[in-house]
Amino acid sequence: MESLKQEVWKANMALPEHGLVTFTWGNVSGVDRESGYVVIKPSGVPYEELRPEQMVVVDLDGNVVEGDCRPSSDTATHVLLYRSFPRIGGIVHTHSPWATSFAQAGRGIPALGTTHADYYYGEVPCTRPMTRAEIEGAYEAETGHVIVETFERAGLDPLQIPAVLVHSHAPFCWGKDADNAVHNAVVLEEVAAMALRTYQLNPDTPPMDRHLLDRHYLRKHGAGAYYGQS
Ligand SMILES: O=C(CO)[C@@H](O)[C@H](O)COP(=O)(O)O
Repeated sequence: MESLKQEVWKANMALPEHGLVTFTWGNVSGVDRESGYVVIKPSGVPYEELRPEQMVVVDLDGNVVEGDCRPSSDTATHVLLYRSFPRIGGIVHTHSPWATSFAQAGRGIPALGTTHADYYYGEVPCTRPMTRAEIEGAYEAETGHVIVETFERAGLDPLQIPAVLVHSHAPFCWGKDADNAVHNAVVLEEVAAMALRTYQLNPDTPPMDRHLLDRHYLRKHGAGAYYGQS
């Protein structure tokens, strides 16, 4: 738990370092699958004051197991995603401006080029608008439900597309651990910015060639991956 707290704290501190959050926006968590415990950022603590020992430990139902601070207000979304996507190890939520613009427009981020294809095996989807009952009910849990519903209905693999745009809200990203989830969140913001600028140049830009998408994605993912040194 102590090493996971350190890892999750470092990942949270990377959010302002990468310009993905302002003030106390956003949060990162990581899960220890062996114990079923999740470490998450405390709610509303400014990043410049955040310390590893303030990380909160919750179980997969969101009950606080250890910690003096209140856990992130998005905890119910994080734990629902960990329950639904058993092979992910870290989750990031931000309000990064370019990706959030797609979420507010109710649009997914299409795969327009190889930068996208290196990390996301196709369009990053946007969820449907939430119903009044969902909004006025267990809102954060319902946010998780609508994310899972989006992937199930489209038959998407959350490991191949480790992000989603929550309609009228902002992105959630994930990965094999908290650090990888932050990496994916940085890339999501980059490709969102590239997509919007591409559409400014050519509003009719089509999604990239499927064969090129396959070729680039498989450079970094799967048994035949050959990117990097290991
Ligand atoms: O989605 C939101 C607010 O809409 C969150 O990003 C909060 O801004 C961060 O809340 P805490 O994790 O600090 O509770």
